[in-house]
Amino acid sequence: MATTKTGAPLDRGTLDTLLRRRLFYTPSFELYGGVSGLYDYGPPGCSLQANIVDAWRKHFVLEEDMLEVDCTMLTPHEVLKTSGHADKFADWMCKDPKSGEIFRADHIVEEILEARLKGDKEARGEKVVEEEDADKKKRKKKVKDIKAVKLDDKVIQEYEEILAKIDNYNGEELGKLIVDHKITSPTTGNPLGPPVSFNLMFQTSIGPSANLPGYLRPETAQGQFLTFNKLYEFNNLRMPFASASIGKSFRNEISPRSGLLRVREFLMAEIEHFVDPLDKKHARFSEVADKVSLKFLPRVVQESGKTTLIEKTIGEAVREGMVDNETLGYFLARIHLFLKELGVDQEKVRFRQHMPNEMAHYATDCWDAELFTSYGWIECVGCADRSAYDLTVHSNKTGEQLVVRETLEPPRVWEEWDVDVDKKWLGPKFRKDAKKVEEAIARISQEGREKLAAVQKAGGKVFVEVEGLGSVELEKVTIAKNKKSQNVREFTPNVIEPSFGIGRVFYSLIEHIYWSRPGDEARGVLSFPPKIAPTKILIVPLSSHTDFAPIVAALSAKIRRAGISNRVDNSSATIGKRYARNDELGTPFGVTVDFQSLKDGTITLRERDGMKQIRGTEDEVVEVVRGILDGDTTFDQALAKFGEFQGQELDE
Ligand SMILES: Nc1ncnc2c1ncn2[C@@H]1O[C@H](COP(=O)(O)OP(=O)(O)OP(=O)(O)O)[C@@H](O)[C@H]1O
Repeated sequence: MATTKTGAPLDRGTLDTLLRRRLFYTPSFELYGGVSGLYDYGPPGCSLQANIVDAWRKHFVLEEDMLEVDCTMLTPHEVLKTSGHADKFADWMCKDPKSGEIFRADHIVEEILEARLKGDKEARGEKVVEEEDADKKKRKKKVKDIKAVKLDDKVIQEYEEILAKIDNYNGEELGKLIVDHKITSPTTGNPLGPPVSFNLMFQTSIGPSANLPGYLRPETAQGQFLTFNKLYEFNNLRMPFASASIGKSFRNEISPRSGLLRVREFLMAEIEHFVDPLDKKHARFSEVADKVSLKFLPRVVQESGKTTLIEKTIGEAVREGMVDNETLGYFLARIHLFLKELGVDQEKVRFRQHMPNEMAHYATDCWDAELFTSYGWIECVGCADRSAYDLTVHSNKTGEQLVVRETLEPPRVWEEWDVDVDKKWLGPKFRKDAKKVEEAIARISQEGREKLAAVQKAGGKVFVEVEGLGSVELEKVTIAKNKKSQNVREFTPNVIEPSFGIGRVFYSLIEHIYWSRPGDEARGVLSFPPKIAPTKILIVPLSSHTDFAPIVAALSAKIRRAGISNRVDNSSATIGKRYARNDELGTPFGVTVDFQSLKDGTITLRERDGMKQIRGTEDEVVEVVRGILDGDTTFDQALAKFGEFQGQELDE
């Protein structure tokens, strides 16, 4: 069960109401009844999103010297056909043939088995906490399957094992689970049809004629792969390097649900780190190896049907081979540090390794950073080793080499057996089959060539097996061991890809930092770290007297000039109510302008979470806030310096 920092159960209904009331985000096209999976962000939502993106850009693009690109969202069919998305970027859906209602196959299995386990708990008299979920609530009115029925211990174990591996089943296996466990439509109770594959890309056509079919991109990655050569050149032909991109992606999800967590249009921030496949070390790995500990849920643990987390440093995890290589490990650690910087609750983060079936068609290893929310563990960042897959397929399709050429110093030197057949003999002898014979010779291994050389040296005849011709004698052939050297090594880089869904991070973060003041559950607080908070300062004039207006306007401008966002609340509500409103917006600081301000120019600064205040000149207060935003000081240090101010009755 998700709880807040005070230990109280997280009331998702109240939080949802708060987020809508304060216009963090709202369903799109609501006047027309809305469209599932589409949301608009309001002013605080836009600021929060911009601050998360800004932190991401600083943490990754600037800190790691990445090459940022902004590629188009409209993508021609051919590109996504080559990448494999046109054929394989799909989920399994099944249909209630009578009502026509469509379900995502893994979700329906998950939902029903979870409901049965809950029913079992109820039947045993255990307390069951129901999370509020608008989609499920709608269905629940009619759900036929969910009853308080005791289950056999063996069945419970089986259900738990299926749920632990739910992401690992293919369509056929999901179909079998649906039949074996008598899973029917939760709305009508009708049997469901077998799972069929549904491609998640939105199709369109580019230009007025239908000649150029395309899609809205499902990820930003492909644009980055296609600019690889230009970026490699831009980087002065140095490896390894990373590109990065922030932009919208689109997926026609079968059943959008859980608010911002599964939507049809979302902001992604993706990194493609290009690395030598023979050397996946990372130059900065030592900076995190012993300092960053992560909670891992590796594949082996999941295979045993468990969810026990293993905590260790990233250095240990890579040394033991649990995480495949340093570069992947380095990025897992950097993702962890980024989430920490945003204010994500450290007790609610885990890194889960993908099961083999679950991995995307291009990936060789993949770890997800998952955040715990009232919807369960949610994948917010995927970190995959995409190997050389994408560059190879695009290179094969276009004929353009997407490779790195590395000068070898000193050159690589080795010896190799060569088989040289006399072309003047080969051509006339085999005519149209000459090429076949040549290819068969080329396929002879080094070991095979050495054996043939020995046969020839002993005066024997040399033969090669040719498809369709059988054993062919090579009458005119020279077999010799020659010295070789190579000055340039050519290889297709591998790609390590950390991929962030900004909306999922945005929502999960909000759940982690939301709480209500004890004794006043209706009064929500969003404790964003100051750097991430949508607005930094609320300016509250204590009186509506006209003398206050010019001072407040000048103060607001001064704070703005210092690069600190602020809003003035000169409404007639009590000061306590005005602060409460801003607690909901997560504004970390409140500044009051009172009658004393008119006399001596001092103002008060209130910190949102502890509600303590200090008093100082305008410049002093601005400096304190700037110091906190830059990470140079804390509010507690300011309290120690200025002393706590208790002069005002704040009616809180
Ligand atoms: N429908 C969606 N709505 C919001 N964010 C999404 C959605 N699909 C993916 N993301 C985000 O994009 C990131 C990278 O996408 P990726 O392809 O790895 O997701 P995925 O494995 O397909 O996600 P899921 O299994 O939850 O559908 C995810 O970690 C997630 O944060």
